This record gives sequence, C-alpha cells and structure tokens, in this order.
Amino acid sequence: MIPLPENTKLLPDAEATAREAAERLLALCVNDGSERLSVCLSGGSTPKRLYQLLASREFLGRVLWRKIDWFFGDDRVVPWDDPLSNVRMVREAFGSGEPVSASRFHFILTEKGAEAGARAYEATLRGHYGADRLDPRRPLFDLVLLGLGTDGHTASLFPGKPETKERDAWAVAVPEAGMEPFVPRISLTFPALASSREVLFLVNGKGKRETLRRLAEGEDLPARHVTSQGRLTWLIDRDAADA
Ligand SMILES: O=C1O[C@H](COP(=O)(O)O)[C@@H](O)[C@H](O)[C@H]1O
Repeated sequence: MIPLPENTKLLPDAEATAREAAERLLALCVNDGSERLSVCLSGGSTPKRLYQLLASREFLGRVLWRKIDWFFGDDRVVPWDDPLSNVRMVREAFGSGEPVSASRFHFILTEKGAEAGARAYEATLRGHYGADRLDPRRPLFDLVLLGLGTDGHTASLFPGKPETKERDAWAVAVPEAGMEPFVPRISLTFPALASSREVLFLVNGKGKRETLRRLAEGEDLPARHVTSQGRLTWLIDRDAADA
C-alpha cells in the first residue's frame, strides 16, 4: 500500500466511497440544526455515482433537499449541454426526477466567458453569504466535495498556474487548463474552499495512485493546499491506495 494522506478513510471500491460520501451528507442534514445548508459539488467523473445515489430510491427520501443550496467548485467554460460541462454531469446524475429545485442550484455561468463567469459566480456567492469578506466564524460552505486530477489539481486549480496563488477573490478565471480537457475553466479559490465546515476528497482507481504517492512524498501539488475550518477527510478506494 502507498502512504496515504492524514485523515484517510480507506474503502473497498468506488461504490463504497460514493456511499460513504452520501452517508456523510445525510448525517450533515440530520445533525445540523440550521435551516439552510450550502454544499459545494465537485466535477469530473468521480462524483457522478455519489450524485446518482443521492437521487436514488434508497437515498432520495432521506436527503433534506429543501434545506440545501448546491454550488459548484469549478466548471469548464462550455455550454451547459456540452458533454464536458460539470452542470450537465450533475444534472444527468440527479436525473429527470430533478430533486433539486431550480432556485437552489447555483450553476457557474459560462456563456460570457471565463472572466465574466468568475465575476458573476463570486457575486452569487457573496450574495448568498451576505457579506463581502469571509468570516472564519461563519464558513461559506457546510460541505465541500473535491476530486483529485492525475496532475494533482483540484477544482480547476492546476499545478504551477497563477490561480493557485489567489488570496482575495472567491472565484477565478482559469484561461489555460493544466490538463485535458484543455478548455478554459472557472474555479473557486483556496480561500473560498477553506471557508468550509467540512471537506471531503473522493479518490478512486489505479489512475490516481501515482498522484497520491507524490502528495504523500510532499510534492507541492494544488490538492495539498486545501484546508478547512472543520474536518478534512480523504475517501480513497483500495485501487487508488494499492491496498
Ligand atoms: O477537471 C476536473 O478534474 C477533477 C478530477 O476529475 P476526475 O474526472 O478525475 O474525477 C475534478 O475534481 C474537477 O471538478 C474537474 O473539473
């Protein structure tokens, strides 16, 4: 087995990581007394099964949908019906039953380009938060879901790119992606992701093994810079961990 990040929960397979994440989201719904919860979704392929599960017969009735506002950690600057779009992936995974009402889905606008989209999303987040500055006593998100790219990126914060250094903005334009698909992106920044009560990384499959090893060896990859004001947990399956 390769060395794993601190706070790793090792799970048998991809299905188990999705189920563990779903159960943690449910626990948040049930245990949190607040009227509203803000959840930040990850994109790419890894979380699709989690979103399908949440909308499945097994989980649908247990998720307190009316409590939750759904945000996005990043998106590709393509139309929302493009196969590369994270909006499309999430909508397809939640399915035609559309458990989330339109007003509770906060998509990243892409039609006017990366810069305009990032500014608009930051305005959306600030409006929802009700302030222009993040207060450490009042996190922006209750739960942030994140993935890990094979190059060590997370959200759309790629190794060596200037967006990883952003300390003020909550959302940034990423004109050049560091790996495929090579389309511009819009991403939340480290300070916005850190303003969270809980962060969950989902990492599955052999393809991520080498990246996890590089992280464990201390390489300065973007995923390493994610923090949370609360818990940060890595849900990793045996294939990724070589276990
Ligand atoms: O480009 C992206 O990649 C990462 C990892 O994606 P995966 O397909 O390996 O799960 C993802 O977390 C991010 O949201 C996405 O835009």
